[in-house]
Amino acid sequence: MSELEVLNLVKQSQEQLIIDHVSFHIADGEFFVLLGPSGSGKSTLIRLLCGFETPDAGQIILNGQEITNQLNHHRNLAVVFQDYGLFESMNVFDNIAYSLQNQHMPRKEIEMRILMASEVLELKSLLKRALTDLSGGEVQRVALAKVLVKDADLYLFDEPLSQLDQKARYRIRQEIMMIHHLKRKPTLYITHDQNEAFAMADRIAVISDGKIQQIGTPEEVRNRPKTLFVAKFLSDPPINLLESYLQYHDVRYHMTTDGLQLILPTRWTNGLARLGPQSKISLGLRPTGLIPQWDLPTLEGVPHVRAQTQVMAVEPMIGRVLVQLKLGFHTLLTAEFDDDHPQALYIGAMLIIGIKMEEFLLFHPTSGELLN
Ligand SMILES: Nc1ncnc2c1ncn2[C@@H]1O[C@H](COP(=O)(O)OP(=O)(O)OP(=O)(O)O)[C@@H](O)[C@H]1O
Repeated sequence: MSELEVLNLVKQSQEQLIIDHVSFHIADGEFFVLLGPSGSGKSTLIRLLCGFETPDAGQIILNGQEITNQLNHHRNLAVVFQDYGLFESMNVFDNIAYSLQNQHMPRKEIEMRILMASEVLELKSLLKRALTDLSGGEVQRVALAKVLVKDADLYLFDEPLSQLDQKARYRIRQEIMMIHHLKRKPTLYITHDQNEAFAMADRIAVISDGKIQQIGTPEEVRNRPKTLFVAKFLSDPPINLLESYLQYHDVRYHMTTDGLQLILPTRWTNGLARLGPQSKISLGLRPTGLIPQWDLPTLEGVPHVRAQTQVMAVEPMIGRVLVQLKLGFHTLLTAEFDDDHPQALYIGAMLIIGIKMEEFLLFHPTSGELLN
């Protein structure tokens, strides 16, 4: 059994808090993804976990033992770095063998492990090659082989796909998941790519400015983003944000936005009460949450609202179509539909859309917290 506990970790530079009271837990066998934009503190967190830097406060506990200030070589970790962390002067075999030799593992055992890893990762014919004679995808597989031959307590991957093309990314992603299923140890995978995060994670932590914004399953963070930052970061195409006005009367909240007026469900009243009886509010609507009129029968029996819109622009994609819709007098909405009704989508066409109530995301106008 292995598990990682990170408690209130803080790392400060002269100018800023790089890691701002970060806490999370990774269970045995869990694939945990830290997802955040460039500069959000992801690599710093990996360096703290590796022992290349020491935190200003907080604790790192691995298998019940505090390792916060332990030296890197005393931590039993397997790491794939963004730049692979391999030695160009060594051939493939020696690169894979390096950390095992440092552990004084017998030669026979090293050879056996490398044989097994090179079979799994299809590196057998490359073992004698110089690292400089490999493709980007092959170099990455060498970095994975280094991880596969180790028996570590914690597996760390720092943006391991960022230097690969789309095809190689897919293959390496499958291989990382295979290694994870073979090892079944706590794994922290860092990325700025939400598609990668959703494809791989058991749970995702979204980080921005050194602060964890939300931790949850892919479904939880996608469907119930806790903050406007998370909603914006996870929505591709970008989430529609509408300035709206909230009023409390006749024991219900009423919301008005350009082109939409609705009475909100009473189950949202407690969350909205913080705003008082009259307030601005930010309404988030994901492009995939807008249902075109030919699919309205699917909303039968589901609480939803309908609105009249006009098509302003149409952008075909593979199997999908992005449509810009005008709502009310001046609001522009982006919608993403299946591309199965091209004849209905021309500039100027009038289109009724449906929006499920559960798709309405109401954010605090200043703090950006989700209120419903
Ligand atoms: N040693 C340091 N001294 C001062 N500031 C630093 C130091 N290391 C990192 N930073 C700053 O801390 C912030 C987080 O950096 P970090 O490299 O951890 O982010 P990241 O999420 O890994 O970004 P990327 O995805 O671009 O690699 C950035 O603003 C960076 O400039």
